[in-house]
Amino acid sequence: MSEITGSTSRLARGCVLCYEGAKMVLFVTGRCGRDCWYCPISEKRRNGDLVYANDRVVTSPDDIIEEAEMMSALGSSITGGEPFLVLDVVVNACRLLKEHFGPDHHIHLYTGIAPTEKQLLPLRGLVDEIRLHPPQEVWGRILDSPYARSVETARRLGFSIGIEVPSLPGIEALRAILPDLDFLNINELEWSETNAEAMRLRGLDLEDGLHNAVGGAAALAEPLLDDPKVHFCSSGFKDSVQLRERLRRIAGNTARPFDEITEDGTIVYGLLELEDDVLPPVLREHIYDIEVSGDKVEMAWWVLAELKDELPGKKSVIERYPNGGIILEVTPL
Ligand SMILES: C[S@@+](CC[C@H](N)C(=O)[O-])C[C@H]1O[C@@H](n2cnc3c(N)ncnc32)[C@H](O)[C@@H]1O
Ligand code: SF4
Repeated sequence: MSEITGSTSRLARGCVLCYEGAKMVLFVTGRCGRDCWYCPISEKRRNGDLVYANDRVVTSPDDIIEEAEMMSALGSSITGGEPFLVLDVVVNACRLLKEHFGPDHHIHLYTGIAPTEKQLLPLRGLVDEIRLHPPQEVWGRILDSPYARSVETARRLGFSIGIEVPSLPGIEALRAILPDLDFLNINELEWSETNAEAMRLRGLDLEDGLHNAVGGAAALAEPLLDDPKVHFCSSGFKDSVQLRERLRRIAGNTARPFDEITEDGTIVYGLLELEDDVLPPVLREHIYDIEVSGDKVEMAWWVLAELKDELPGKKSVIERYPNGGIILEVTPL
């Protein structure tokens, strides 16, 4: 199955920007009134009230703007938990982003509830696209559910409106509501630390050792893919395209002159750990581009490799996510 299938002409605008890695993910609360057995939210975030912009906790409007600027974001996605539980946080964040980046900064919002007109009105002019996630139990009677009324209300208020759900048994029933939607996005069901137990209980397993995709989940979406409003987003696509493109944007904005940016958007540099904070003569004499912090000296990995025998201390090549992100690999030199 291809990464995103269905006709690209109808691909939601939010998806187009996500494809380019240009969407900042704003996680507004870990609280949620639902308890989906497959919920992938980490223990760390679940039920908490911290706000995250991508992977970073943010505590002020400046933090949010800084994160968006760092990745040259062209849009944001609002998620959680349940964003409607903190509607004021959502309204303030969207207003901030639209005022700072202009009205073209595209914002889509995920929700597990069926929002009413009263709940949707404050988001008018701030959120462009709404993605409803009706519970699996209501898929079979979707047209008689409150979600169908939300679709109608959202459309009347001028939002782009779609449904986004994981690929689970019974998904074919959503065909009934397709004529009323702008799009139906199906996420390949993903395995996470927090839903692993529930997956095992249902006899589900990982598709392969590479991604978090659940075996057999992709095939469930297949019968709906003849409709151009339907798009399938694979787990592999999220890892390989969406994440890589976002990292590349961040790396392009934040890498130091001596950092090498990889194809995957990670950065590679050399780390010298000295026994004291006296800079070795060869580093003082030459005009190498270095960054010194106490007994640690960072430089281009190839400079460190070249000077290896002239330098005291521990030497390694570091690969990590950009902008001080997690370290992926440490290779001793
Ligand atoms: C984690 S939810 C958070 C926002 C909101 N509570 C909701 O459910 O839409 C964001 C998206 O992830 C999808 N999702 C939830 N569990 C998933 C899983 N195990 N695998 C893939 N997608 C999942 C949902 O359908 C939703 O579109
Ligand atoms: S509605 Fe969303 S956040 Fe809430 S439990 Fe379900 S998947 Fe998790």
